[in-house]
Amino acid sequence: MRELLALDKVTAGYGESIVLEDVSFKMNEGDSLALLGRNGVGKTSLLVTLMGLTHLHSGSIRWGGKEIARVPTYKRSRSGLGWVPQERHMFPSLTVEEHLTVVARSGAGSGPWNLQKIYQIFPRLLERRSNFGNQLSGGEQQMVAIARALMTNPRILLLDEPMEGLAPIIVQELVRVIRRLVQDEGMSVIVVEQHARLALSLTQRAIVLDRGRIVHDSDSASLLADGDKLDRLVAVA
Ligand SMILES: Nc1ncnc2c1ncn2[C@@H]1O[C@H](COP(=O)(O)OP(=O)(O)OP(=O)(O)O)[C@@H](O)[C@H]1O
Repeated sequence: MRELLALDKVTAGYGESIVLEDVSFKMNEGDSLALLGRNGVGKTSLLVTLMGLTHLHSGSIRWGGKEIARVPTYKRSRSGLGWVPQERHMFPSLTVEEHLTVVARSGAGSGPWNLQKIYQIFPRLLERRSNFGNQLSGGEQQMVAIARALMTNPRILLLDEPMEGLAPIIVQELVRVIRRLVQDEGMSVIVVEQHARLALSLTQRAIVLDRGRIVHDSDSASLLADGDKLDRLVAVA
């Protein structure tokens, strides 16, 4: 298995403040990782750090075998880091299809994802292809956000709380899509989730953060099986 991402003793934050400390982990191509922890422990900051939008105080981030600590965000994105931020960034005056086609590129980022494949996996977006950004439900917006990242043919998807604020039925639909991406398409993903059990059921491996440090790292199935431990770590109901 080829190494995709390797963090070594990453300490990062905003300006002088430090929100991630001594964070180290590795992922291979096709790995799926749940990033868990209570509110404010640094999960989003870790994704943001991968995108180069925090101050990296020390440590290294190797991506596809190359150090990217000093590589600007747009180049990281172009090199296959497919970030789906918590805010979905819809454009009210663009249709669903325009949201998808404006990011499609030839050359860099070429790969299996095109409109046809997106509509296969998200039939609801095919139905909504002519609707504008402001005519979509929260769940549909989240689907557009994920689909838009896929259209760049990323080597990894960084999903920041994809289920947040969505109705249970839409959550089920998204879970089905993410599971298909991970299991059938072999897509590498990091998923930040408050719904810890859901995230564990979607991934092979789990990391739990507490106050910016990794306090647990195991396969997802064993953490899912140890409910007491999981509750202690993430304080879920
Ligand atoms: N832009 C920013 N500038 C300064 N501090 C920030 C910024 N964004 C986040 N922080 C701080 O960094 C710490 C980690 O926040 P982060 O959002 O990464 O946590 P999280 O685990 O993703 O939490 P949540 O689940 O609430 O999103 C918090 O103390 C937060 O206040």
